[in-house]
Amino acid sequence: MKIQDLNSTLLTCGTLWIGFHARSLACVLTNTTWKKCLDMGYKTHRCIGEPEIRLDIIGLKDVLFVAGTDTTSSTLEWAMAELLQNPQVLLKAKKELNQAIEKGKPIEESDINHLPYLQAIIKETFRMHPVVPLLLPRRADSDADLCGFKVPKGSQVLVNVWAIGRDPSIWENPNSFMPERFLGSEIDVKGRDFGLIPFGSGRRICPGLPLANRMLHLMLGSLINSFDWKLEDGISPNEINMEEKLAITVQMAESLRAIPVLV
Ligand code: HEM
Repeated sequence: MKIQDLNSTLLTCGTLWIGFHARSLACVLTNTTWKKCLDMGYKTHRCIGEPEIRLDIIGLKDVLFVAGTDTTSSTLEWAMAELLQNPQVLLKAKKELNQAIEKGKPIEESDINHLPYLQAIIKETFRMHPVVPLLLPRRADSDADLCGFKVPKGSQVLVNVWAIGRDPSIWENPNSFMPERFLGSEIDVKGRDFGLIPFGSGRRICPGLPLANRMLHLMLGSLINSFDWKLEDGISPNEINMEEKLAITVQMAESLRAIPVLV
């Protein structure tokens, strides 16, 4: 089974939910609110026999769809690939889940706080596989000095989050998948710790962060707790192809294939 297919189904459900909400938001705007939107420069489009469709809000829904699907599904796929490549980490995660939750049961949001090792696995996945590796481009609004480099006003600035995650001056053994490094650590992905900013930071930080972070814990935790996982016949963990390909996000060059076995 391709993990990507499973992810896409789960994520499509989540994102359609957002889509419906954007659509109903468009329908429930009162005339006064709507007039304010027009005053602020928003556009409208009226089709005969249909209610007004607020193009900007529908556009917003499309942005959420594009920004919210590949990012989350690719991160989940990287996490599963790392777990299958590091069976001792998968076993430890399973043990934690078995102790906190009944075996075979999907996990719930309230369980996440009791699963520090699962949280550490997600952080470690973000460190090694930030799926938006250069964040969104910025433009310097004034001349600046960055660690001795002159950045002239108007330059486009890219932040290489991928390189930060693999920087040996920040992380010990940066190329090893070691969730333990986050146990007992206060580092999180909310944009305060510049060594780990897979969602960006500052004013333009990803608005989907709380949703994506929760979904990843729920999906990965449920996949681990509900199934035993094995690779196809003849493939050993160190043969998983971990090469990257850059599409909208950084994805696995070759989709991960794994076999779920009901526990
Ligand atoms: C693992 C999942 C995700 C990752 C790693 C991720 C990462 C990012 C990053 C790095 C940015 C640019 C931030 C910056 O440059 O400072 C961004 C922007 C954005 N993300 Fe996400 N994202 C994820 C999931 C989502 C989800 C689920 C949604 C919505 C449902 C979403 C909606 C957006 C939007 C609308 C922007 C543009 C914000 C702006 O331009 O101000 N993202 N995301």
